[in-house]
Amino acid sequence: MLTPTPISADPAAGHGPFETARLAAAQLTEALGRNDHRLAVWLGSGWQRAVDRLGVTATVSTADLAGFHRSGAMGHGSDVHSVRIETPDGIGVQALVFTGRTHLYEGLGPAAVAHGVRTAAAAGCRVVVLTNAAGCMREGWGVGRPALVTDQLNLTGASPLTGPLPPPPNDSRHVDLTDAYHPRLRDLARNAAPDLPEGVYAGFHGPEFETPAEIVAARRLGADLVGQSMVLETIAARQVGLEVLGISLITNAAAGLGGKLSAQEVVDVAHAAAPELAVLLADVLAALAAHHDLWQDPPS
Ligand SMILES: O=P(O)(O)O[C@@H]1C[C@H](O)[C@@H](CO)O1
Ligand SMILES: Nc1nc2[nH]cnc2c(=O)[nH]1
Repeated sequence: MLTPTPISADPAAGHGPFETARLAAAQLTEALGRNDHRLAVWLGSGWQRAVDRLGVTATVSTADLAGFHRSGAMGHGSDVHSVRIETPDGIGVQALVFTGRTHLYEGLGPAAVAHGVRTAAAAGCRVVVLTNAAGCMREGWGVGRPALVTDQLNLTGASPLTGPLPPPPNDSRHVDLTDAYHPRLRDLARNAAPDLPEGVYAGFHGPEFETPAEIVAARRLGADLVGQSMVLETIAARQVGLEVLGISLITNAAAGLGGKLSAQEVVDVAHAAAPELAVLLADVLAALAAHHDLWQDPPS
């Protein structure tokens, strides 16, 4: 099997990751027929039915967009929906909902993992909501329950900031990750769903699940949740100034704390939680959309 060419070294495209993102953004806005998307959402493994309560106005396949790759992950799709989030004042916010993502374990490189977020930023988005399926190390948080992410541990050994600098004004590699998961977005999400637990997400490279010893170590490092996505997307989002809200669906007790792990079980638990996830996502997006400060142009 041919090893996929990492996106940042794709001579055929002749572009760096940020140029490829700008090209994909132009293709995306043309295909969806509008350029007013200000919020982007990624659906994690098995989350696809979470769009059921959203007003989808158009859909395009990422296969038609520069730099995207058909998701190689179970429980992931390859579509991008354009969704209208209504607000009480009637102004509303237009959102992009990506039904799948590229994972680091697919071997396409960290820039490929960050490509979707960079494309959303190039399309004009200001806020990104990253959802995923995760294991849990906390007693009593309950399988099948969502949790808000307060911070992350990047245990992948990789960074999306490796490689070429982005164009100004975000041309810094040394990105501050304090409040990477912005407290005001969590406050808004909590208003919409007050009883969600909150915790630290540890991102592993994957695709294998962790050993029990790795889970003990991650717990000692302060992790409450464990998965194999999100952390590189969040770093890339912060580099280009996007605010990030992270939501994990707890699909299993982390390795060693429950039974054997399986990707099918992860997807099955997410599918069973679809009605609750659809309500949660609709309520959280409505709460974000109604918060005008998020969508105003920064003072010149
Ligand atoms: O995109 P997420 O983090 O939800 O997907 C995780 C990683 C694997 O694709 C799968 C493991 O079961 O879930
Ligand atoms: N790495 C990892 N990914 C997951 N996705 C869903 N659950 C898990 C888990 O326990 N570990």
